[in-house]
Amino acid sequence: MSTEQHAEPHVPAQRTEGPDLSTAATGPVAAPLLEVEDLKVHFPIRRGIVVERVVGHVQAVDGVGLSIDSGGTYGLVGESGCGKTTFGRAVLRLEEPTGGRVRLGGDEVTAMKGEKLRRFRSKMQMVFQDPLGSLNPRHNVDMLLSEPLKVHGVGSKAERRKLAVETLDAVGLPKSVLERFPHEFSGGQRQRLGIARALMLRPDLIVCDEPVSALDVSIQAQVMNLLDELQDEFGLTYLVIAHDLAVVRHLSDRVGVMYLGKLVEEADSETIYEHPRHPYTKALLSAVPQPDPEVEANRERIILKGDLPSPANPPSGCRFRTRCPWAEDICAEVEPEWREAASGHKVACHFDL
Ligand SMILES: Nc1ncnc2c1ncn2[C@@H]1O[C@H](COP(=O)(O)OP(=O)(O)OP(=O)(O)O)[C@@H](O)[C@H]1O
Repeated sequence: MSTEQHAEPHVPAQRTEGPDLSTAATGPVAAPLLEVEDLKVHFPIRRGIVVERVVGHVQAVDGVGLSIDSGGTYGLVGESGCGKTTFGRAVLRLEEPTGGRVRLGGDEVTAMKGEKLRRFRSKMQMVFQDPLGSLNPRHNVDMLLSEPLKVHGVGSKAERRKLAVETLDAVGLPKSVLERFPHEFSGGQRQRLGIARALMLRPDLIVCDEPVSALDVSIQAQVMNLLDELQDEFGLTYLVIAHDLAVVRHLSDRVGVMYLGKLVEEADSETIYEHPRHPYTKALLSAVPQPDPEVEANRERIILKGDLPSPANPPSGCRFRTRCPWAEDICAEVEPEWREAASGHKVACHFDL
């Protein structure tokens, strides 16, 4: 079997029912596909043996707003526990938001219910770190790829199989893998299959949650290139969630940095890496080893004090202030405004650092 090679993708087939599977390569169009306003996800903390009471809330996502242009890629970074996955899941309504609005292509996802939401789900898919890990190991690739179409009542068995073959080709896997089972594949191949499964319904938006973090570095590059190619081929818009800044830099045109449920900085990819303004972003970047030995030798590290505070009881004022090397009194008293510090460059910090 071919290992990590990528074959020429096919143009997807025309469908007669269900979601539109005829997405052509349209290239980036500068209009927002995804618009998120003030999104909140607070998980209740329950206590009590006989009678459960809500004693607090984990503020996993607490007022995040962003938009992603059609055909664009937004990278969301931050350390483990800052709320990235919960944000991605809430955008797709896999998690019920506590507040805020999500629109996809102008349709308000957060207002949808029942059958309308169920049908709309075909437009938004998710790729996970180990996308096959949660699926039935007794299902072969044919079944795994056809399942999303079946759920949405799309196509006959033969049509679903044809689409599965075309999609496999697009992700660089041969038709022969249809009869194989998840455990027979390498990490990179499993991720290609996960991407293929997400592509089966020809979605508009794919949320990629740590898409390459379980893979060897050499395979990471191949999967990132594949994501790039598929974006052009299928006119996809991506939200890429990763703790690894290098992954986000490679894939994204805009980057948001999240800390304890909130965005602290957002800018074009190049700007955020070359001119970070928020102390948290500066600290994250200062921890990345540099390939150039001279630059590496002079790299100044910003060491953050302590651990991530509990999102159930976040610090007053600026949530980052308990770990910030530049914190002053105002930081404990006043929450910093989410302000445009330069054109297209937003930051939540009282200071111009
Ligand atoms: N279902 C849930 N119930 C209660 N708390 C939750 C739930 N899901 C997530 N959390 C909490 O919400 C916070 C954010 O978690 P989340 O998984 O979104 O962060 P993350 O940045 O994606 O981290 P990781 O990369 O480790 O997944 C964490 O404190 C987590 O423990």
